[in-house]
Formats: sequence, C-alpha cells, structure tokens
Amino acid sequence: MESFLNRIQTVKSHLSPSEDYRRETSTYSFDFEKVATEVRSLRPELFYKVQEIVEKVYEGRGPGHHMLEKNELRLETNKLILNTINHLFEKEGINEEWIIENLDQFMRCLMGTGPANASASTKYSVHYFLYAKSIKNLGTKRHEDYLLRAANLTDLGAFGMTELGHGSNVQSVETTAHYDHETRSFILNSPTDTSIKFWIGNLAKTCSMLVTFAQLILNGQNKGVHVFLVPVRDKATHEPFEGCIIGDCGDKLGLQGIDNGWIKFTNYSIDKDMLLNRFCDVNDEGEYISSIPKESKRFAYHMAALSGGRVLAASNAADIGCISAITALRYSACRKQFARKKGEEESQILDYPLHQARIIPLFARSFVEMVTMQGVWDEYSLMSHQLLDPANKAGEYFHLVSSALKAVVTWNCYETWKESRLACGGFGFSHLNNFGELGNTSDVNQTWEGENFVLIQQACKILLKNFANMIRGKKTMKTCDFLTPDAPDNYKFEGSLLDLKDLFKLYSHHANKCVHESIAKIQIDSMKEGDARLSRKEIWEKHLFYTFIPMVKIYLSRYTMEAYLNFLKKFNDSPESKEVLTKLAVLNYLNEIIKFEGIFRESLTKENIDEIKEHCIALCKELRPEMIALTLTIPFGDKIFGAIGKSSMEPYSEFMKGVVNTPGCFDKPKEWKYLYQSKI
Ligand SMILES: Cc1cc2nc3c(=O)[nH]c(=O)nc-3n(C[C@H](O)[C@H](O)[C@H](O)COP(=O)(O)OP(=O)(O)OC[C@H]3O[C@@H](n4cnc5c(N)ncnc54)[C@H](O)[C@@H]3O)c2cc1C
Repeated sequence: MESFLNRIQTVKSHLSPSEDYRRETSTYSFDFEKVATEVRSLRPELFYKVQEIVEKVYEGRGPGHHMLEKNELRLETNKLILNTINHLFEKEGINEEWIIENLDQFMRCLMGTGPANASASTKYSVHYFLYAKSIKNLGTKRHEDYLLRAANLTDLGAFGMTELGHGSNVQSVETTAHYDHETRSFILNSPTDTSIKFWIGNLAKTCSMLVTFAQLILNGQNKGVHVFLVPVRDKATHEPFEGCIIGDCGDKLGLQGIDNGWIKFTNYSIDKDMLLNRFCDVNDEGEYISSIPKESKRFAYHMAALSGGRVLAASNAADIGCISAITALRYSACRKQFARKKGEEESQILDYPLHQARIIPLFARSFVEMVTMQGVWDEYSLMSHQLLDPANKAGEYFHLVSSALKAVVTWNCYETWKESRLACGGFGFSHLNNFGELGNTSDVNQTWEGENFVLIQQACKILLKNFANMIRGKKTMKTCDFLTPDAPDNYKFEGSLLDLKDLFKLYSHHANKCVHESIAKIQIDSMKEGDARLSRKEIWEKHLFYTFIPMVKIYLSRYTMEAYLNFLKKFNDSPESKEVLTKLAVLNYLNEIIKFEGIFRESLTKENIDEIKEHCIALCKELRPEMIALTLTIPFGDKIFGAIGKSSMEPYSEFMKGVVNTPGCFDKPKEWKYLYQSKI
C-alpha cells in the first residue's frame, strides 16, 4: 500500500508536469486519495504484483512490437507466462496447494497481464480457468496429481470443447469416446470432418494435455457428453501421440500470441481413469453409474465450470472499456481543434459538448461495470465451491448473472472501444496508441466463453423461470427480489431524475414490468388456435429480440446499479467524492434511459425525456473538470496505455518518440528503383 500511495504522489505531482497535465489535475473537487484507495482496494494486492512483474518484463519493449512475427510473439508470450509464475513461486510465496485452493482468486490476479499482453492472459485463462478448473470441478482423487502438475505448469493444458461443426451447441459435439471393457479404456475418434476439435487455445504448439468433451458410448448406448483428460503430446519429444493429428488454426484477426489449434482423433486410446468422474463413472463391471441420473442435468454440471470464464470475460471487458475511454479522455483533454471565435486559442476537443456526450457517459458506464465486476469476483470466489452442490441454488444464480453480464458488458465494451478509438481521430488508428490490441480482445470477448446471443437466451430463461417459481409459491433468487406476483400498476415517475436511489426504483419497476410483459406475450401467443397456433419453441424464438433480451438488459442495469449503490456507501464520510461518483452513475443510467426510451415511455413523459437529455449535457459539463483526475484513480500502470493515453499527458512527444523509434522509420525501401520505371 505504501508504494501505491507514493505512486499517487508521483502522479499528483509529475516530475515536470506538462501544461495539460497541470491544468487538468487542478480542477477536480473530490478526495483523490480516498477515491483512488477505494478503487484500488476493489482488487486483491496480488493483481497489482502481477501487473508490476509484467511491466518490468516489458520495460525494454520498444514500439513496433506488434510487427513481431507470429512465432516470435508466441515465444515471447510463453516466456512471459513462465517468468511470471516462476516469480510468484520464488518471490511471493505462492505454491501449488495455494493455487488449487484459490484457483478463482489466482486467475483474477493473473488478469494483471491482460492489458499488456492479451494473449498471455488468454493462455493463462485457458490453462488455469478452463483446463485446471475442469479437473478441480469434475475430477476426483485419482486426478489430483494432474491438478498439481497443472498448478505448477509441469503440464500445460488446453480445453477442447468446440468443434468445426459445433460451438454453442455443445450437447451435439460429434467426438466419440467408446468404452472398451476388455482394455479398460476409452477409444477416442473424430468420425467426421465437423467433429475435429477447432479453435482450441494452447493446442497448436504448446499443450501436452487436453480436456476433451466427447459423447460417451458404452455397449452401443450414447450416455451423452462427458469430459476426459487426454494426454496429446509426448513431453519427451513434444510430438503428438499416434492417433492424434494436431494442427494450427491459422492467422486470426488478432491475439497471434496464442496458438489456437485443431485436433483429429483416430482410434486413440486413453485409460478408463481419464474420465473426469465426479458425477459419473464406469464401474469395475463395465456398467455406467451416475449420481445425477438425468442426462440434461448431468450436462449442466459438466458445463458449470464455465461460469468462472464468463466472470473473467466480463471483468476483462469492463477493464478494456475503462482503458479505451481513459485514452480518449486524456487525449481529448490535450488535443485542440478550431477556435470558437476568430483570434481566440483553439479549443480542447473535450470542451465540446458533442465530444463530452460521446465519451464521458461511456467512461461512466465502464467505471460502473468495473466496480460491479470486482464485486462479482468477490462473490464468485466465495461461492464457487457451491456451484456444483446439487442442493445449492448458487449454480443457477451464477449462471444467470455471469451469462447476462458476460453478454452485456462485452457488447458495451466493444461499443466503448469503437467510440473511443474514433474519438482519437487518426491517432486512434495508430498501433502506437494501443487500440489494435484492445480491439482484438473486446471483439473476441463477445464470441468465446459462450457466444453472447446464445448466453443471453439462457439468462432470459432463468429470469422467466424465477417468475414462474414465484407464482408457484417457490423461493426466488435474491437477485430477483424486484419481481411481484401481480402485474405492476402503471407508474408515473415522480422522483428526482438526478437521484440515483429514485432511478433505482424506476429501473426496478421496469425490470418487473418487462418480465410481466414477456409472460403476457407468451400467454397470448399460447392461446392462439388454428393457423395462428405456435409451438412453445416458436413463441420463444419470436419474442427474443424485441422483448426477452431487452428484459435481461434492464434487469442487468438494475443489478449494476445495486452494486454501485453499495460501493457508494464507502464514501459516506467523503461527501464531495460521493457527489462526483454519484453524478457519474446518474449520467450513465440517464443515458441508458434514452437508449431504452420505448421501455420507459409508460412512466416518463416526453417532457421527462427532454429533461433527461438536458441533464446529460449538464452532467457532462459538470463532470468535465473531474474527468482526468478520475482517470488517474484507476490503478492501471502507465505502460499499458498507448502513447496518447499515458498519464503524463504529453501525447505529441510520446507519440513521436514511438514513431521515430519504430523499426524501419527512416529506412529506404530495398526495391526503390522500380519507382522510377514509369513508361508513360
Ligand atoms: C480466438 C478464439 C479462441 C477460442 N478458444 C477456444 C478454446 O480454447 N476452447 C474451445 O473449446 N473453444 C474455443 N473457442 C471457440 C468459441 O468458444 C466458440 O467460437 C463459441 O462458443 C461460439 O461458437 P461458434 O463459433 O461455433 O459459433 P456458433 O455457435 O455457430 O454461432 C454463430 C452465430 O450463430 C448464432 N446462433 C447460434 N445459435 C443460435 C440460436 N439458437 N439462436 C439464434 N442465434 C444463434 C450466434 O449468436 C452466432 O452469431 C475459441 C474461439 C475463438 C474465436
């Protein structure tokens, strides 16, 4: 903590602050140390340690890093991973037992590598959060050794769920695992081209072990998708074992530092004990046994490990949203274009209300989401061991929350990234300003760990199921305590649009109303007869886009608002800080009302909507002097920002330093002579 406070001091009085820095940090009204300390304490200290280690490793990294050839990037990423883990073991007292016991917390801290090298954090998350977590969640005593070897990186693992023909629909994967009682083994096969496991991170060049999802077939009967621990490479030679053909997926839009690969199995035999058998097994008599008889329920347990990956993707997205918006804010505070009056100095672009309206609400949303996601991590770390307890409802709660958050926060992040990049004009398009790396991750976060439109459907189902439970007199989840059995009366908003607690009531009303309207639509369509008759599935699909998905979005806004209201309690003794942080959230939720206008039409008049727009413009103006100091309260080291986003706020000199130091800047092209061979 001491070194952190020193850092604040350094940031507050940059050694030779630029004029822009000095001006922008002299206008804020909140208690900087209080806010910075509370924001920092949202994460475990180990996160910052990891960030420091990575920053040290990258100290000498010059511009043009993205120009490294794919294999060099991969080598660098693998070395970074090993260096970081070695450092944590040698210097920070981390060991295998601690990692296994605190896998969620450990993974959360390893996210400290993310902003500097998204490929590295992806590799970690594939290895620890998908591979090791699957063994921990689904394995038993017989797999303990594998878990230990995963913890200290003796084995490098990958997670083989997706196939060429099936991504979201995991239940239909085609890889087969036939049980052979004579040899007490499973024989793995990829019977079709579409059954080839594809996109698997760490597989192409790195891993020796692969968690594999396959249909378990015993005595000709398909028992459904099961999870197997599969050695795929001989560690002595690093060659794939016979029966496994492994290849590289080829170049991607980004994240070249991680080796996504494919694998085809041909009569590849693994020991019977390699089935991860916490919930099901083949006994000594060769019979299938399971503590969860229903296949669909068994499948749900096999997938439960994935909710952590969704928490990870959403928290990563919230951070990337913050980093993108911070870059745009700092740059816009320095960048000057056009004088308002002839003869006057040009204006900073952040002083234009148009520019403020584009960027400040996006920062506000990312900030709220970052606060929310750190709270979700805390809750997840505490509850994750309950997720696989059939008597506990935690699994369903986390399925709802992680699916909804993962979809909505990663969509929001992509929007924030795009708008922030555009807000930086041409500079946003230069690799030196980091939007390339940030964009790669904000893009793919929408697809992996569950494709967003598929995930949000699951959240819709759980929300509606909770309503049905309530009607049947069963207990509902705490997160659904806004639901009422009777349809809510029409409601006219009479509170203050600038009061976050009043806005919370408004959102709660509409979250409830949206669930009731969804149910009403289902009921009306279910009563149709004759040609108009629709099946349950048709009704479901018909209302997803305009009714059910917006319902989840409103639910989620209410959820993040509740988390943020709790965060604000930390500032009861610091009224100025509370006021600024409240304004930030009010701006975000008013801005969302404008986006969701249709939903709020019942309770807000046209005059209210006009008033909201006025408030948003006014709030941006009021928050303008606070913005740069607010960006400095977020504890991301300066190294992860591109040239124009650094806290020193010297965009031109930082940028040109990068430009002139980029390899090849002054080189004459080798083939220059053809330039003079025109025949015209
Ligand atoms: C860089 C990268 C790394 C990855 N790493 C791994 C890994 O390590 N291990 C692994 O197992 N997988 C990995 N994946 C795969 C990833 O998890 C899948 O891409 C993801 O689950 C989506 O599956 P899909 O690509 O087959 O898309 P699909 O499921 O085919 O979806 C395609 C489109 O169809 C839509 N769609 C699908 N079903 C419905 C429906 N019912 N209703 C309406 N629309 C629908 C989706 O919304 C989407 O827009 C990785 C992918 C990428 C890009």
